[in-house]
Amino acid sequence: MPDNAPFRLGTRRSPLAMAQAHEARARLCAAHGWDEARVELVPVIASGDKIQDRPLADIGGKALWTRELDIWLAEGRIDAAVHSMKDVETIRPDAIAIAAILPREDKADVLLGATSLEAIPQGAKVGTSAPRRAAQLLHARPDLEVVGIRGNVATRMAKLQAGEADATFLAAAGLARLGEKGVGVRLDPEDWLPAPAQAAIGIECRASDEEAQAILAAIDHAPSREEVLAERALLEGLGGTCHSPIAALTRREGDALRMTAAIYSPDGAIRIARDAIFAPGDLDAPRQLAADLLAEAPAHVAAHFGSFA
Ligand SMILES: NCc1[nH]cc(CCC(=O)O)c1CC(=O)O
Repeated sequence: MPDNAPFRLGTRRSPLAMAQAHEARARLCAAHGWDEARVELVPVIASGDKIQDRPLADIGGKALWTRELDIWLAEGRIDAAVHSMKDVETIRPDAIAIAAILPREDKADVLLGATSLEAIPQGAKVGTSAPRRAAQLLHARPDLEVVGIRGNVATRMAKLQAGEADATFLAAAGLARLGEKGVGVRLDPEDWLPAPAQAAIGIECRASDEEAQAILAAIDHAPSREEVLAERALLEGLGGTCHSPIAALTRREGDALRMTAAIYSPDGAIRIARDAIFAPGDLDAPRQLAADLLAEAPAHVAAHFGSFA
């Protein structure tokens, strides 16, 4: 990269993706003393954004969020790509490196349309296309009906207004980044575990691009990286995909990490949860936690999880 060429940061085009890209640019400029023009935001249309009417799990999964940006990276049309780590596949191509994880936002989910889970009327329709949220909800409230709902934050709120569902969930982090803090009711993540890697922004670059890796290392937030890598190791151990109802919360306790992880049957009838305490950087411990969860699960629940081995 010539000295004065802009650093090209690829991003999806949704309002949330753009807000995250702006945050990444601001952090890069602050870390390197650059003015804004040194970082060029390059919006790319992702397949996942073109198909809005079917659940993500049915149309190709998380790869639909990264495919185009992966290609643009490989072709050298961008230097780095910004992602919600929650949406990034567990197994990434060797040619791509997760070069930075930004400081994590609030990991909680927010409930919209009711003041609490208990307050949702008997038999009401709750909109979610996330297998985790559906299973958690049915575990707590088997009387409710889960209906599919997709689209960006604004679309989902509009669908709720239009009566397509009585209640729905959104990630607090997405709302905060869109300047919508305080919308809905925050569900305590200790009671309602978030998705692995929820609320984390990651920036990827070519594994061969040492210059980009050095530039991005300046905005990497080690505590957030440690949590996210541990949660991704859990997913790896579970063979987890976006079909799999998996929840996890990692907190820092002194020098250690404590992870609570849960897997569910899709109908929420079965929930298996365990805790593990381990040193940051130890990825074997969350993999073992995954193995322990699967060992404890009845065969018909374990069958919903794959294997990357
Ligand atoms: N599944 C889509 C998605 N991917 C990341 C976020 C929110 C931001 C984050 O968790 O980092 C959302 C929206 C949501 O779940 O409400």
